[in-house]
Amino acid sequence: MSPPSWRDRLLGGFKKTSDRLVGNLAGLGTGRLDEATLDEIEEALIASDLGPATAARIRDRLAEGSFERGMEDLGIRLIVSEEIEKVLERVAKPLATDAARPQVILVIGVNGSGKTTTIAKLAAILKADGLKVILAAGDTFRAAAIGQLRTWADRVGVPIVSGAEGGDAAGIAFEALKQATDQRMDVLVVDTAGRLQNKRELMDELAKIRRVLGRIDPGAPHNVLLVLDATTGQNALSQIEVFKEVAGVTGLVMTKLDGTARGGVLVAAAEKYGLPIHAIGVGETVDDLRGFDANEVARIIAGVETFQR
Ligand SMILES: Nc1nc2c(ncn2[C@@H]2O[C@H](COP(=O)(O)OP(=O)(O)OP(=O)(O)O)[C@@H](O)[C@H]2O)c(=O)[nH]1
Repeated sequence: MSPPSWRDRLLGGFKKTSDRLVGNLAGLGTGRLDEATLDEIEEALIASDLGPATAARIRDRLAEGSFERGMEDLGIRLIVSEEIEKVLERVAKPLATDAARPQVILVIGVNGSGKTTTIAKLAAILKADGLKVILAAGDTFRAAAIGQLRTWADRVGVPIVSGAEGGDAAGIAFEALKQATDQRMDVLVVDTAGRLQNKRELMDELAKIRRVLGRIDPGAPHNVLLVLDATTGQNALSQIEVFKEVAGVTGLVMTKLDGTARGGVLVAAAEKYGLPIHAIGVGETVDDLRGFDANEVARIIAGVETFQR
């Protein structure tokens, strides 16, 4: 049996999010859209994690129009879809891999956000594109994290530079960039520890990694990717806030969109921060991470695809 297509994985992944949104909106559009109904719709959209600004814009658009009898549900969903698409199309940007050689991608995010898996998926994608990729196990805080990344490196078939648990993460990043340069690698992906208990410590560690990388290449790191777990809903937004401050985030990857009804937070993050969202994760296999098409994802979240299927 061939594996499900990316589109089917997207449909499956966003199912809970879409069901929640559609469920929240169900029955609201019958009859005239009076102020009270518009308020209810706006609240339903906020309850679906889309964020207040997008919800308010959708409310304004709905207030302008009227729907053909019997077509209210689809009419509302189409407008929701169009507004989500406008927000997402500004940020849906694939990760450009021609910034430098080697291009250094620093990957940050709290523990459990899916960082290690994302690095593995990213390495597999870049390798499939014909690029020479090397990894650096910069999360030296936990031995398990180093081992896990090594296992993934072996599975994907890319080299890895690692050290001992409790070792100096910046030292490993430096050594990895040296090797990447000597071996004419195209891309170096650096894992980092994501402890948030102590912001100062995290900030110091990330600043140190940046400093040592900069000694070899003043432009490095060329990307600072923040990995976010969508299942944490609004909490993902506060993580962007913190990491933007401590690490100068250049782009986002949102994972675990398959296990959650809170996928609307993708839209809220795009709306609030406008940072590029390079890829989304809808499962645990190497194939489950990709850049995305704003129109397709918007239609899926708003339940237009399933309505018209
Ligand atoms: N369902 C689903 N699970 C995912 C996705 N991405 C990662 N995971 C799972 O989430 C769990 C945590 O992922 P890791 O990659 O280990 O997360 P991490 O941020 O590196 O965590 P630490 O190693 O604890 O720092 C693993 O069981 C992954 O398989 C995704 O897109 N969908």
